[in-house]
Amino acid sequence: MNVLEFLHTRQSNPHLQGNTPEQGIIDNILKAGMRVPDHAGLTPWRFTVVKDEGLTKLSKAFKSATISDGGDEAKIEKAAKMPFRAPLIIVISTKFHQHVKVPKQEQLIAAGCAVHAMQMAATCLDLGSVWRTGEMSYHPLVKERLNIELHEEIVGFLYIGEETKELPLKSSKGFEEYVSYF
Ligand SMILES: Cc1cc2nc3c(=O)[nH]c(=O)nc-3n(C[C@H](O)[C@H](O)[C@H](O)COP(=O)(O)O)c2cc1C
Repeated sequence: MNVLEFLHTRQSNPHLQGNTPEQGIIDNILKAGMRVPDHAGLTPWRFTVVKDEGLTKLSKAFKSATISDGGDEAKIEKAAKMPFRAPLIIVISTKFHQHVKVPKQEQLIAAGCAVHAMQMAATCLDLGSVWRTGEMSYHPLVKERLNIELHEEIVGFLYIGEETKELPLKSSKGFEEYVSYF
C-alpha cells in the first residue's frame, strides 16, 4: 500500500489485546510522535508510556478519580477496567511554553498531531489503535498520578495492541460539502 492509499483508508480499531509490544516497536511509535510539525521547535508535548504494572496503576487512578466524583459502583468498576482494553497506552499531554509567536492553541494542536502520527505509526507496525479521551483525561487526580501538572492538558490516551477483530473498511466521507474555494 502506498502512503496516499494508507492515508485514504486509515481507521481506528478499539478491539485490542495481545502481548505488550516490544520496546523496539514502542520506540518506533514514539519516534513518529516526535516528528510532527512544531512551531519554533518547542516540543510542547510529553509522552507517558503505560504498560504492564502501569496499566494497574492507571486503573487505580481511574478508580480513585471516579470515587472522588461520587460515581456509583457500576461507574467505578467500568472506569477501573478501562486501561485493560489494550496492552499498551501512550498518554499524550501538553508541555506548554511561553512564546511570543506560538500561542497555547498551536502547542495543543502540535501535541494532537503527535497522537495522530503515533497512531499511524502503530498501523504501519501492524498494530491496531484508538485515540480516546473522556472524563478521565480532564481529571486532576488522574493528571496528578501521571505526574502531569494540573495546568497541562491530556490530549489523548492512545490505546495500542494487536487487533482482536478485523473491522470492515469504512467508506470515506466525501470532502465536497466541507470545502470551498476562495
Ligand atoms: C481528541 C479525540 C478524542 C477522542 N476520544 C474518544 C473517546 O474517548 N472514545 C471514543 O470511543 N472515541 C474517541 N475518539 C474517536 C476515535 O478515536 C475514532 O477516531 C472514532 O471512533 C472514529 O473512528 P476512525 O478513527 O476509525 O474514523 C476521539 C478522537 C479524538 C480526535
